[in-house]
Amino acid sequence: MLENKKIIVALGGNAILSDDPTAQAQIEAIRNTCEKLVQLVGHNNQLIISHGNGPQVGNLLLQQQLADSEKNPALPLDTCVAMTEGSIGYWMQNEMSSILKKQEINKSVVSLITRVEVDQNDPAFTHPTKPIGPFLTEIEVAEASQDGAKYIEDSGRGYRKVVPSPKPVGIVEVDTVKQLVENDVITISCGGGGIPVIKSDNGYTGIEAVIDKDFASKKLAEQVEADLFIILTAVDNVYINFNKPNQKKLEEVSIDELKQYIEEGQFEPGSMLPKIQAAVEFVESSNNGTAIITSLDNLGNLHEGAGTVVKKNDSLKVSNS
Ligand SMILES: Nc1ncnc2c1ncn2[C@@H]1O[C@H](COP(=O)(O)OP(=O)(O)O)[C@@H](O)[C@H]1O
Ligand SMILES: NC(=O)OP(=O)(O)O
Repeated sequence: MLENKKIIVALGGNAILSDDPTAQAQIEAIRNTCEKLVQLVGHNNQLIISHGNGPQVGNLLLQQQLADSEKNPALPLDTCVAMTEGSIGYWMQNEMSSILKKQEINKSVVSLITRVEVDQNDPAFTHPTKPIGPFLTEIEVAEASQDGAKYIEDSGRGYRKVVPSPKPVGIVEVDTVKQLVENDVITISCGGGGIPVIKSDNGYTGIEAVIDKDFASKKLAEQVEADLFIILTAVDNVYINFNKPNQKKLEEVSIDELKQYIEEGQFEPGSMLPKIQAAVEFVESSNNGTAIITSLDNLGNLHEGAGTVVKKNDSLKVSNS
């Protein structure tokens, strides 16, 4: 059982949506996720939840393009990120608070529109890499790319629009997140990677990009000094030689071992690589923190060592000896 831990859980796409993009289906997926996440509540744990928004923000951009551009002009990407952070956070807040009530757990839950500072000179602004929105066929891409956007083939699943994805420099609302968790409030923060902003004379200004939620969650985990950073995705474990006959499941793994696998090109840049990099960077920068990459269904088995558990090199040696 996990206890006395400050935990950040980053939720992947499968935890917040299915093939059906309706609001109702997304709410159902979130309800199912919250029913599992509630296992982490209590036992003196402090819980922070973050989530992705790649499919949702891409769909919202498409809706913007369909509107009359004069009477109802499209909103910029940073605002679309804020809108999806708001809508997903609202659904999650609603579902989580009903579950807490049903289980007679007296805790509040809040979703915080979180701004995340980025560097306007980040090379990502001239090299878009973050896939968003629906998967398209080659013919659909030929029509869609007339808008000047860039599309890439995404891990054999079809083509997707890509947008700039700068690295997070800092979480603007970090002090508020700390106050909330210290007051035992379950806090949803950095949804959709947070809203990308740059420092300006009067504070911050939005900039068009989508921050990777694994990197934003890692930055938040570092800044709140989390004990445990859990990245939930569709697989129970990370594999090397993934989907090949000689694939091997990674269970307890050191950061040095993972760095070696990164160098060998074992992880896909558009899917598993950012999770591995976020996990390695968090564990490396923290005093005693652990990162776990696993599935939602495995949450109840974490105390038995389920998932891919990333630790510092020396703490592995101690536990293995
Ligand atoms: N080496 C690997 N080990 C395990 N899964 C991998 C690996 N490489 C790619 N994947 C795939 O990457 C997926 C996670 O990436 P993605 O779906 O983009 O993340 P998210 O869950 O945050 O939406 C996994 O569900 C799996 O299908
Ligand atoms: N913002 C973000 O990283 O979203 P996805 O996890 O859905 O790609």
